[in-house]
Amino acid sequence: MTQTATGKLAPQADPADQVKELAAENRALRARMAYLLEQAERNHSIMTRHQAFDLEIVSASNFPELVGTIFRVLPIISELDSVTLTLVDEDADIRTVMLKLDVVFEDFPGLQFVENINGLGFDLGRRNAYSPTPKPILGMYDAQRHAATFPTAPSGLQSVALVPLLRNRRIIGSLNLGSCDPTRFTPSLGTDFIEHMASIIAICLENVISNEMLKYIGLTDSLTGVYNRRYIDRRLLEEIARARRQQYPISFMYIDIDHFKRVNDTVGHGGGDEVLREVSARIKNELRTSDALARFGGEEFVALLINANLDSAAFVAERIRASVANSMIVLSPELRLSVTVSIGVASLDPAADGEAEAIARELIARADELLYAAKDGGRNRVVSLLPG
Ligand SMILES: Nc1nc2c(ncn2[C@@H]2O[C@H](COP(=O)(O)OP(=O)(O)OP(=O)(O)O)[C@@H](O)[C@H]2O)c(=O)[nH]1
Repeated sequence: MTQTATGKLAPQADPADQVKELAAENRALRARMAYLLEQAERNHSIMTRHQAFDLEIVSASNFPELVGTIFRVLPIISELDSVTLTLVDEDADIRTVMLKLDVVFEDFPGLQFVENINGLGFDLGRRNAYSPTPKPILGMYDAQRHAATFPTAPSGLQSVALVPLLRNRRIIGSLNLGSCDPTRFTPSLGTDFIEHMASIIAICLENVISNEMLKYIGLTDSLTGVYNRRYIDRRLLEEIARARRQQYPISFMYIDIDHFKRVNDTVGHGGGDEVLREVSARIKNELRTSDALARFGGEEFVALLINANLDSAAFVAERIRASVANSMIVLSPELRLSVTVSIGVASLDPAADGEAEAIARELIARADELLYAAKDGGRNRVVSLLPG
């Protein structure tokens, strides 16, 4: 018998029961321990996978590589059924630049753009520089509200998290996570981890987007928006190598606006610039998206035509000549003028051997020579073969 707090004597516990009780307690403790160990191991493995993911996205060198890594890796390491990205792209600058840099948006169906932050699905109200930064929204999947955000989701999505992508308090988009597990994203869940992940993704996105913008600026002509000489010089070498490997022809055109000095003298330098923009747009209109157009400086343009032999390139050149000559360029309701171009066209024989640099130089020189033949022949014409 043992004495209780009230002074009464309690019946002594059977030692066999005590052993049983202790054994049960022990088993419960072991099970709890095993569970905690399993959780710790799981968390460690998640941390390790996320660290590897962070390293991979930090070292992505361009936009497609970064976005591709996010869509490929994040669903696996975070065990998610859908991951999409929405980016704010007010004047379509990001899309324009990426298209110019040959990004194929069809490769990323989970990537979307909105015109402004109100299209992101956060309840933002009227915002100013001091407004608090929005928090992630976690909750049940609602087809009416979320279907557009998760265009690639499998059926059966149950819970979602829309996580704002922030850079210096500016909202640049949202990272959208979806799961078929209804308990995965509930409003009461802590959001530190996903906010941290989104902040790394936001930094990486801003970095690659600025790099791509710089790349674009370095490769394009600011007056007309077409490529510049640096781009064509590089692209020509790549295309010569590919054309020889895959045995298809490529052609090169030199296009020069006739008597452009007179145009400037008549309509001023500003009017001349407008004419350069209009002529470049008309040339571009006649080319395929796989071709490349560049301004080589002044009133000279060049075009690189992929998989086009001399005859088909001369045919395209004739279309370009006609599209410039056949309708006047309208600078204002009172001011319109006729402009013509002369074009020299040369082709690369895929069987040609020798160094790509030497072949490129020869191709450019030959097109230039043919252009001068077109000028000599009276301008407003295409020359693809030297007379005689
Ligand atoms: N508006 C404008 N003019 C430019 C630009 N770059 C060069 N030019 C002008 O382009 C003209 C080129 O003249 P030229 O090379 O003599 O040739 P052209 O008058 O076109 O005569 P042909 O080529 O022989 O038909 C010059 O007057 C340059 O000042 C530019 O960026 N904007």
